[in-house]
Amino acid sequence: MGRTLFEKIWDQHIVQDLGDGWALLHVDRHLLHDLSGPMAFKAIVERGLDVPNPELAFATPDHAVSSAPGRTAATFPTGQRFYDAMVEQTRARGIRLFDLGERGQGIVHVTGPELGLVLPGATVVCADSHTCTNGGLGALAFGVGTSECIHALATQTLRLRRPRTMRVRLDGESGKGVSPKDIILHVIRLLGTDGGVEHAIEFAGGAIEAMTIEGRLTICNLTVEMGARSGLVAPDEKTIDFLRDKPFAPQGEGFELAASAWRLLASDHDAVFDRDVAIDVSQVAPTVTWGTSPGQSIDVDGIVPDPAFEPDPIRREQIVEALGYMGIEGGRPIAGTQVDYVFIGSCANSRLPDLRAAAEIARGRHVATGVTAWVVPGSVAVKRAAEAEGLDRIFRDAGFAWREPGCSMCVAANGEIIPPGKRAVSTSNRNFVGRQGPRARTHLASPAMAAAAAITGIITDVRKI
Ligand SMILES: CC(C)[C@@](O)(CC(=O)O)C(=O)O
Ligand code: SF4
Repeated sequence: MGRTLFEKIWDQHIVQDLGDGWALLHVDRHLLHDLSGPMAFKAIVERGLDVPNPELAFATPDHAVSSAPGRTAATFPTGQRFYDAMVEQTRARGIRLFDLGERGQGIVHVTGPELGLVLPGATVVCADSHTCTNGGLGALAFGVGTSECIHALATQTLRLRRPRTMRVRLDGESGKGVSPKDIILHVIRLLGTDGGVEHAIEFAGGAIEAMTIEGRLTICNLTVEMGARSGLVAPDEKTIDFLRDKPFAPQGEGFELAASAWRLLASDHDAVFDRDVAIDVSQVAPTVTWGTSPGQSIDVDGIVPDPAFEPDPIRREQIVEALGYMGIEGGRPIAGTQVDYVFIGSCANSRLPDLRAAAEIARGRHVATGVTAWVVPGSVAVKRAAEAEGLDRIFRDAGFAWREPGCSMCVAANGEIIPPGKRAVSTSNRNFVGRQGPRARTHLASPAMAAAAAITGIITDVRKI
């Protein structure tokens, strides 16, 4: 019987089979950021451990740094100690740090792919649950905890239990105004936030093949929001073209050699997945969350669930609780809900195509009175490319703030919060209680939908703006 793409990459990386589904796997790339990296380094120092392969580790500050124009590490004083620890430890260990202001700095799951650090068939880890993003390039990428991060730094291996395999085939043509973010939110609504637990998910099908690499990265970014640790897309010519000019990808002859190996990375036609799901993306509409979980979403022209019509008492209670926190009523349209903030950013949606989609809506219009709208590019490279084509000018003229790369309001680890009780449309990936600040109310949506909300001041169907 054939093997899936996941099984091929997993098998290629087994250093030691530990039995009962457990194995010691080689870690090809270790990405580090300023929140989780310093914790691991502290333990490495305290335990007197070495880092034998610093050349396979790469670091960047992203969570605890301000996104204010002209920012330095000191702009957000609380974050300074994370930054200092990262600078000190990466220097001491000979680990490449992409520092503030230099190309290569940004949200770790944006910079990894754009630097060519993440390659098809590679294993990639980071102490961050959104490491699954990197699977969009055909890597086997997964988030790890601090102890696993320490293990990977000290041994370049990880002890992992082999997950089951799942394929989500996305076929059909996306409709007007529908982006990869709408598609993945739709998938999570259909399969549930536990739909991928203990599975590695391969996304395949015509809609994936038609998607940009950035779109595939968005799809894989939210794999963890359906309970899976890894999402991946088989590499194709788009993947190869995306990687061709990247600084840390193989160069020249070596690139063509690597590309010929990458072309072989695909699930066998007779491979059998533990679970195989097909979804028609032509049924997907521009989507927005109404509740406090990425799975609580509806079509933007849909009606917020009314708990009175929910037969299951547990689900009914969940709906009541979510509506209470979000301050909205069940049984009413989500469109037209008043918005206070709009955040366009995060490792889900802050790459150049995302900013282009938002700028398309913002062009020649203006942010509604009373709305605060931010655009936070995912990396220095994205920011510079966006500025080279004048996207920053479009946003500034429309009244959006144009900021410096980082996680920013996604999780507000740098103090950039949505104030208590205020309502935000956000292009990030989590709308949990308090995610963007105490009592902040988050509606997840695509960049175009977020821009439409900024312009109208209400949750708006981007197909009608
Ligand atoms: C580290 C944390 C803030 C994180 O970036 C990733 C995580 O959950 O590990 C997030 O988005 O929640
Ligand atoms: S952008 Fe948001 S989701 Fe992504 S790593 Fe940063 S905090 Fe986590």
